[in-house]
Amino acid sequence: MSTPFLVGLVGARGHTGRELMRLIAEHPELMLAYAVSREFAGRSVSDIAPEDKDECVFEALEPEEAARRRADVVILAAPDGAAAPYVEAIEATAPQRIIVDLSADYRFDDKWAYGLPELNRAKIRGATRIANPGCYATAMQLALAPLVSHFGGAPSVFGVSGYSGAGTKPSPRNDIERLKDNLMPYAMTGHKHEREAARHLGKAVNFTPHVHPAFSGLIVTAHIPLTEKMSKSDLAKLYEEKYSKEPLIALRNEPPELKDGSGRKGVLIGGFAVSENERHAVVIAAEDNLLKGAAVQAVQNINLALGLKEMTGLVN
Ligand SMILES: NC(=O)C1=CN([C@@H]2O[C@H](COP(=O)(O)OP(=O)(O)OC[C@H]3O[C@@H](n4cnc5c(N)ncnc54)[C@H](OP(=O)(O)O)[C@@H]3O)[C@@H](O)[C@H]2O)C=CC1
Ligand SMILES: CC(=O)N[C@@H](CCC(=O)OP(=O)(O)O)C(=O)O
Repeated sequence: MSTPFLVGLVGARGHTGRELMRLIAEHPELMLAYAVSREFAGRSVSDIAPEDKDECVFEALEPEEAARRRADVVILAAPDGAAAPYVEAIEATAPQRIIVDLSADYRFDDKWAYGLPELNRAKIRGATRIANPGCYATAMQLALAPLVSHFGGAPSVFGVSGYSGAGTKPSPRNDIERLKDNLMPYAMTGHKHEREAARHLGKAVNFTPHVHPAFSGLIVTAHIPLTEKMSKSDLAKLYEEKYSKEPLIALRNEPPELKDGSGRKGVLIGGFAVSENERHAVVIAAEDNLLKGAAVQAVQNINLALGLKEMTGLVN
């Protein structure tokens, strides 16, 4: 048994932190070094994550304290706007330490590797600064990437996510009473994932998210105007060519449903359709916002950064 790589986790109490602790416990080469939570400080991690074998206790570590702790990797799973003090403390104390940030804070910073392995693998390999993509942005880019050179205009993407996407801090988007038998549109234009996907695809995208009463699961339906006619079989062939060797991307003809994404480690892409005049395509992608939309993708990125096989700890 090789010496495990030590992983520090900030934001361990949250929805993505919970999934990350589960994946770290299952990973043969990773060991949880510390779990930061101000609210749960003093409680055993195993109270929340019974699979934790590393006998960690939640700690309210300030950035400087966290940076002084031994770790090969630090995962930041705190809300947008919270990462910088931890990044600065690690830069000052142990700059070679790998940081994977799950927030949107560094996704527009070219000094950080954008952590979408299926589209950016070479840049993630050996990186020490990795910005993990957003959940909708992951599904949107994987649904659109094979067609990007055929865009006859900005695609329109309709997204739906379970309410865990809104985090644990109470908000209308995770108010289960308000969401009961409901579907809530928000950020009609200019959502951060619309900007994120446009930046990394290099093409404009129109996106409107909605939140759904399910806890997790995410689906995007993309409408793409085409520069030239394309048959349904040619459309499906583009996805087969791009993704057939990707272990975390499954393809199918029938349209994925939101439930197909919930609990899935990867992304299911399908429902390939073209309009009667063959100048307009529709593609659907389903994932779990907490898994491929966050924690699974973070582990893929950690594996690549550490020089491990990308699917280490992810194949059950
Ligand atoms: N939920 C999802 O589907 C996805 C979320 N993300 C992103 O991942 C990050 C975490 O999301 P999620 O797990 O849902 O969030 P949660 O709100 O569930 O958890 C975030 C945790 O961070 C801690 N925290 C809050 N503020 C700070 C701070 N200033 N410094 C350190 N820790 C802090 C809190 O724990 P405590 O107060 O106990 O310290 C809290 O539990 C966010 O940036 C989110 O945007 C990305 C992809 C998908
Ligand atoms: C339902 C819901 O609120 N979802 C969140 C997306 C979660 C996420 O991926 O956030 P980051 O991009 O900040 O990492 C949102 O739309 O803001």
